[in-house]
Amino acid sequence: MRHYFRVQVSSLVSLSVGLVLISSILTFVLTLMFASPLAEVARRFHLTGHGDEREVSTGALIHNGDIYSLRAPGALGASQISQSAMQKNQSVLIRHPKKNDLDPQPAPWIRRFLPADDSQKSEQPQSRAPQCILLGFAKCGTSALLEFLDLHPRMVTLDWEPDYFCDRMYKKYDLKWYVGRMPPSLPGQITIEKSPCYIVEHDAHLRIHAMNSSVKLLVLVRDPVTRLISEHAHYASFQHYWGMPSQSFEDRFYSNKTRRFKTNMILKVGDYSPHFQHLMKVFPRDQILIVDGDKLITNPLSQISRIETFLGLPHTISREDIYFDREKAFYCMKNRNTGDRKCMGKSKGRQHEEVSEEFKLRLADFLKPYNENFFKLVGERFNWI
Ligand SMILES: Nc1ncnc2c1ncn2[C@@H]1O[C@H](COP(=O)(O)OS(=O)(=O)O)[C@@H](OP(=O)(O)O)[C@H]1O
Repeated sequence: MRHYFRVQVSSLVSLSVGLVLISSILTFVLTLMFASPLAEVARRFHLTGHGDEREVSTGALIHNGDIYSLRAPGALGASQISQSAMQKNQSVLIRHPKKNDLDPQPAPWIRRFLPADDSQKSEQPQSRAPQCILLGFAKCGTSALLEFLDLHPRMVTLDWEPDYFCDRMYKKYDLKWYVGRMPPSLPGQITIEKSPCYIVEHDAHLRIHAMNSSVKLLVLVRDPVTRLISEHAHYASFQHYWGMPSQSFEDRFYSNKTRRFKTNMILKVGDYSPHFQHLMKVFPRDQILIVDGDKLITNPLSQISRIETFLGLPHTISREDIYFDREKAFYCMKNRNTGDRKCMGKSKGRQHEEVSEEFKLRLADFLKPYNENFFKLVGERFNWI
């Protein structure tokens, strides 16, 4: 009997040793297959160890030399996302890295999670990757908004559109070029650039994400009818410049032949939803602030103050920094120390073509279902006709 028990115990022991051995070998093989190369890259992109799981699950990875933008949702650890994203094919190839690509400066709100490096300690002004980007939409007041934000001592803005993440530039230039174009800033200041092509070129969303998954995004929207009229004025001024015959607003967007609106022409930018739908797949909603372009015209401080809150900055810009210019018929900027005043140039605040109220209302009616869809998608309503 005793001998029988001894045999039973020893076979149980060998069975468990065998099981432990097999499971360790399996774990080792699985780790080698899935986790380790990507987890290594995740470490390089600061995706581990800072305890913010949402950050981790929206990172960018390099695997076998290619850059991937990661869209694995939910709270996952770095090695898990590597596996899960690759298995579910949720990562998206962005492009082969270029020679001078570099890790961008992390945004101030994630710096506390990261080990300090020498560049962050430096008090010298230097070019840094933007921690906030204004993605568009064109003709919604993007230039004026950036000029207003530049009044804030903690914001530094680029005064031209680099379009870096759009096809035209991204294929030519690397990240080092891009970062080098940014205006010098001090640690603690937020660099902001705007390029309206980013919102409508969906690959740009992924490329921005691959640069810095925690970048904060601003998107200006405006009543789509007014936006179209403004875009038409922009277009007409170029037609005039090139000596081309000009087309009226109605002819451009309505076909007298078919007696229908030219749907594609209107919806390309007139329907904001597809662009937000894609953007919100790539970035969490709370990383995106939708700015009201109509209110930016009538009450700029209302929108500036929302942006200050969104960026975690003190509410510094006030009535002392802006004034309503009767001649320009828009709010303009004022230097509170020197008293210098500055309005936007001639191409901002153009004379618009007279469009009949009846046509505007018909266009607004056509756009209504698209607007409703947009309000539902983003969970906000705007006061559009
Ligand atoms: N403060 C202030 N001053 C001047 N203009 C202002 C301002 N705030 C908003 N706007 C509106 O901005 C419109 C131009 O928008 P964008 O700068 O986004 O145009 S662009 O896409 O960069 O070409 C421009 O459109 P137009 O009126 O059609 O010229 C303005 O309506």
